[in-house]
Amino acid sequence: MSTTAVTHRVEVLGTPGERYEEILTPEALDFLGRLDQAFSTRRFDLLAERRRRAERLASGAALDFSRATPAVRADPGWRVAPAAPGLVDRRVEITGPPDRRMTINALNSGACVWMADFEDATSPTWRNIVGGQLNLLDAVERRIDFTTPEGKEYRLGENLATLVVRPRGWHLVEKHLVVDGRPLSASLVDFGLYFFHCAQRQIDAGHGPYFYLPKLENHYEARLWNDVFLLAQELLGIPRGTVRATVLIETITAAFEMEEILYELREHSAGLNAGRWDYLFSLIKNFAHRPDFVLPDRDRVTMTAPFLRAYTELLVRTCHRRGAHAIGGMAAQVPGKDAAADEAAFAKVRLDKEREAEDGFDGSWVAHPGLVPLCREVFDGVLGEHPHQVARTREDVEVTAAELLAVREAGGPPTDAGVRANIAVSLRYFDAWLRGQGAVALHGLMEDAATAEIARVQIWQWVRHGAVSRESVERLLDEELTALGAEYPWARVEDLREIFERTALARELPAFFTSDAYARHLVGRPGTPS
Ligand SMILES: CC(=O)SCCNC(=O)CCNC(=O)[C@H](O)C(C)(C)COP(=O)(O)OP(=O)(O)OC[C@H]1O[C@@H](n2cnc3c(N)ncnc32)[C@H](O)[C@@H]1OP(=O)(O)O
Ligand SMILES: O=CC(=O)O
Ligand SMILES: [Mg+2]
Repeated sequence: MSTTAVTHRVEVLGTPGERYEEILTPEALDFLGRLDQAFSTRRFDLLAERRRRAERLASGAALDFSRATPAVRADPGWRVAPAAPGLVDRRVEITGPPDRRMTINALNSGACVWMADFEDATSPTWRNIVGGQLNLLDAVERRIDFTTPEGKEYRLGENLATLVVRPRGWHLVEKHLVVDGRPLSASLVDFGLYFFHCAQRQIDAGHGPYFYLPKLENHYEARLWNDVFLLAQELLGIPRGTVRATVLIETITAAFEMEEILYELREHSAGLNAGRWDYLFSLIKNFAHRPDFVLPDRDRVTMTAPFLRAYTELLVRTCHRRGAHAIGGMAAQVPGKDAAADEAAFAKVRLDKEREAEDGFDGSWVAHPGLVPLCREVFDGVLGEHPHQVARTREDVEVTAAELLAVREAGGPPTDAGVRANIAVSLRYFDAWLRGQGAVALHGLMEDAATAEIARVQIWQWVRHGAVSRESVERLLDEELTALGAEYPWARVEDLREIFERTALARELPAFFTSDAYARHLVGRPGTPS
């Protein structure tokens, strides 16, 4: 790594690239420095509290709705801010990394919203992070284009999806931007660079600076985001309350604080999303020591399982009670090149979206442009001319802590095929991620950081509880690594083995594979994509 610039107190350690200076301006770095100065201590404290809570759960503490905040839940009088321009009708939302071609395709896809993802779908190489910000800036300026080596041209059309940006989670750092040698919070970097360059431009274009907030674990983390928004708006002279943020409820602890999270962000809230994949990951991880939380093969855990249904029902109920949108999650199936397989995939996605629309969700996510018409058709069937169904308050729903945690009922031992599939998916995803690709289609399913986390954490849990032996996993690991190396001779097989062993077979279960693999394998090593 070389030092390319020192401004204010933020130092740039990443390799310079074409047009990077348009993003890493002295003023933008100064803005990041101010956010860091104001919030880094609170972030550290909250991360420490995450660790303490995980330890409490691991030693058998119960998880329940908070006894400290009954007034927030009981008070029927508060509502979140009204839906902002471009976020009133959200029946179809497409997600994906802010890669240049995909940025254009997503904005043109016919979806209402595009979630530009620096989190689960992005491998956080320096090039992806700064390049992604450049693509967003060009998109907001409506000057983005792209031509393939074969001459296929991409341009923006007339009707574009509303842009919503998902910064990386609070647990991650950006090693290429440092203050006194300490890396900045990746959340503040992704949020801050986009906000600095695009907030006013989005307002001028009739929208605003909109965000999705990932992996929150409690309402104090929502309060931190709210304070970030307040300061960012103040520093740039943007009216208070212009930001809108949709929080992903994708940790088991956040599921117990949905009301409190909406309350903290009420001035800036655009609702909640059911981030089902990280939710499952979080559930397995937090209760990995409990035999009654052992889940079967990944493909046997569907959203109709009662404990997952309880989570989505509670999410709709909570949002609509507070005048907020409830957005559904990602069905993993993506279309490919096999017509019969596609037909089966479309049927599964349709069932998933129908359940969501009937349950009261106001829209849902798709991972691929080919699924936009299907999702739209399903939600049209329920919403008709109405932009959403927030008025359906679902007062019939009552969910208890026990129902959210009733995983036992989904139980059953893993099969040999399920164990092998998790090992293969983990390795193939790690391989793509190390090459700078944060989402891939494997066997017709979208795999990203969240689904890979499930795959590796299930292996840890199954070994821990004797559902599969460590020796069997090691044998399958050797076989899958050999197969992968034969298919992709360039694969960094020993790095993949190390990531897998450290995150799926270690004595203590690491909280995220991304944090460890980022520092050890993704950045700052010769041969890694910079
Ligand atoms: C758990 C969660 O957090 S879910 C949210 C995070 N995950 C994601 O966002 C994943 C988003 N999806 C993707 O990244 C992609 O769909 C993948 C990687 C799964 C598959 O991508 P590909 O292998 O390129 O699919 P495929 O070859 O079928 O693509 C066909 C076309 O659609 C485009 N496309 C595919 N997915 C997307 C997308 N999500 N956004 C925009 N364009 C897309 C491709 O760029 C390609 O365009 P082209 O014909 O102009 O070249
Ligand atoms: O981010 C979404 C998820 O399902 O995880
Ligand atoms: Mg997620």
